[in-house]
Amino acid sequence: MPRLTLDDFFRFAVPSDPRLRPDGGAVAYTLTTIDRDADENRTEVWLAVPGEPPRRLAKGSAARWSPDGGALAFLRPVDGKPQIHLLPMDGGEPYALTSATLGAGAPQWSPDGTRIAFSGPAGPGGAAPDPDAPVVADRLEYKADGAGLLRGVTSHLFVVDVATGETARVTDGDFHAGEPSWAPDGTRLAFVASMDSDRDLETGGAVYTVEVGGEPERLTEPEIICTGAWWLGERLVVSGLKGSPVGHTRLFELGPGGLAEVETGLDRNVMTGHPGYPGATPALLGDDLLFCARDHGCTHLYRAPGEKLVPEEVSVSGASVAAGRIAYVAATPHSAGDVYLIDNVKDVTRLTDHALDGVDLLTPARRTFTAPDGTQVEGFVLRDETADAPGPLLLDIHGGPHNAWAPVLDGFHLYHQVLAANGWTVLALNPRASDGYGEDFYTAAVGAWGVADTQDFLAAVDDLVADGTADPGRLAVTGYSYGGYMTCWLTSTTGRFKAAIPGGCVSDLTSMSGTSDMGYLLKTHEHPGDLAAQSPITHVAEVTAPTLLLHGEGDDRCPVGQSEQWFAALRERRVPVRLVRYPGASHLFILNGRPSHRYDYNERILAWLEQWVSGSPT
Ligand SMILES: CSCC[C@H](NC=O)C(=O)N[C@@H](Cc1ccccc1)C(=O)O
Repeated sequence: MPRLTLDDFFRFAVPSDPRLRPDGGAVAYTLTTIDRDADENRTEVWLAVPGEPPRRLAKGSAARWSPDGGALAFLRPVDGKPQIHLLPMDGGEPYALTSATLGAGAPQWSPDGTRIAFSGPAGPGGAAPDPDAPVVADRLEYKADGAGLLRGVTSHLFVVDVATGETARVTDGDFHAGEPSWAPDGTRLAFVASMDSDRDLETGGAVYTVEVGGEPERLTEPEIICTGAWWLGERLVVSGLKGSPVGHTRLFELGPGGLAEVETGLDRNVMTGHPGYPGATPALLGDDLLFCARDHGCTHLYRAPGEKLVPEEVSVSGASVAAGRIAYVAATPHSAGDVYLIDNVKDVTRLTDHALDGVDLLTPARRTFTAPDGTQVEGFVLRDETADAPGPLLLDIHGGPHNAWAPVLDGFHLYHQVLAANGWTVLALNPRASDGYGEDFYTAAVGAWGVADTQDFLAAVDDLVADGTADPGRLAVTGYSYGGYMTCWLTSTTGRFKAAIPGGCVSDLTSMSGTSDMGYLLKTHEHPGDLAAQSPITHVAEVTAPTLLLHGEGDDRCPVGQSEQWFAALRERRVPVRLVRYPGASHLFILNGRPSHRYDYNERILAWLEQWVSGSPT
């Protein structure tokens, strides 16, 4: 069987957001594929029934079952804006229920199935903002990566009547309301918001409830920074952080005495699921709480306290519970995602087969390395084990810095498999600050970016050179976001890398702190140290590695100026450098941007490595 090639990029089909029908007999999910001709990502709602081949139901995403299982509500764009549609399951065509000016968010059925709540964008005075009007900012939160300049648009709650399509606005005001969750009696909605006038300078999110036609009532105190709230039966479960915004997300339950932490039995970060960060919203199985947490790179499904339900190497990216069954989506070393069903807590059945066919994939090997200070760090080594001589090595550095590599396939880093099939070794290391190794490890580089973790990368590379895996004359480094920062940092502090590819990088923490949508958080909590000393740009005179900079022009998290600064500094020093700018692309474009941009990103990495590193052994 052939190895994976870059053109397999267009064949990936990745499921997400599984939703069990209330009787537990079928799973609706979103399948994301690529429309190469339109240069678009395509989402469809699919249905998996045990014992039957999965089938496509409709164009759209975010499908949710009505409480009686007779209909699906889902999102489908109309004139470029997502609107809630209904699909009757007894036949019939889907039809639009909402016509929200700026679009709707994921549908949430009321317990009696007569109404659907959603959080959606609301313009000033209910109108769409004028894109040509001056943009006025009084707070730091005037832009957000992906959305761009907010121009006074806030997220608010709405409720639509399923029978009439009549839509009522539930919240209003100068704040953003998060995803709503219905109280079990259908009288009110819980949501997370920060309503403080200084919310851009203080971290905080509190849980509120609101009745249609009423005023929001705050339920939680500032000690916990709330990030999500879900009514699971009569229990109001909350995700949040204790005190600092840099640390593990935990689960709490709201009781008469306020928020009480749920005993997960783990020193692990709870993952509720965000782009680039797998996980699932918490759910109840009987009286037991199910949740996702990261462990040694993998994102697992747990039953509190601490029982891992799927022990293999997986990244769970969605789960739901009904009729005593659990549906989940997981990536594995050989699949970017499939839908699974768990019966009786232990019998696991795979319901779909969306893995690439006809491709022989290499399997990442878990390895542990010891840094000079004795800290153990883990990584995944991808290599064709039939290769015997020391070969070129690519060190790939993840972002966050609190993300983590998992030993599973994804549809973004195709260059890993392509390189390994061509004699390279790819090292995906989880250095200190990575997620999945406890909270002390997670916070071990706070205020010490580069300083704390450089030794981890170099120790791992040294080991791979010492054991004959890597040729010390053919080392290269890449990474995205924080990984781009670290790529610049490593090439400005060591001359060992023969080529460097920082993506969506950070080169100057000082300018970052005033231009990133998370710059203030960076300065106050993630890096409350000497920004200039810890900035790669301060040390740029030491760089010799030919450098390829890849950056989205619409990146508001790590603005493109970060690459521009590095580009100009290398060019004036006559270090070989190329800057590639992706028009309109946000920080997350390598995950969800234009397919042609994502393909190009992979292709250019391979070409740069071929140009500057491949070739004969040293
Ligand atoms: C507490 S750090 C939050 C930043 C955020 N984390 C999740 O991904 C993030 O976007 N990190 C960037 C790097 C960065 C860190 C801090 C401020 C701006 C950017 C990344 O993805 O690496």
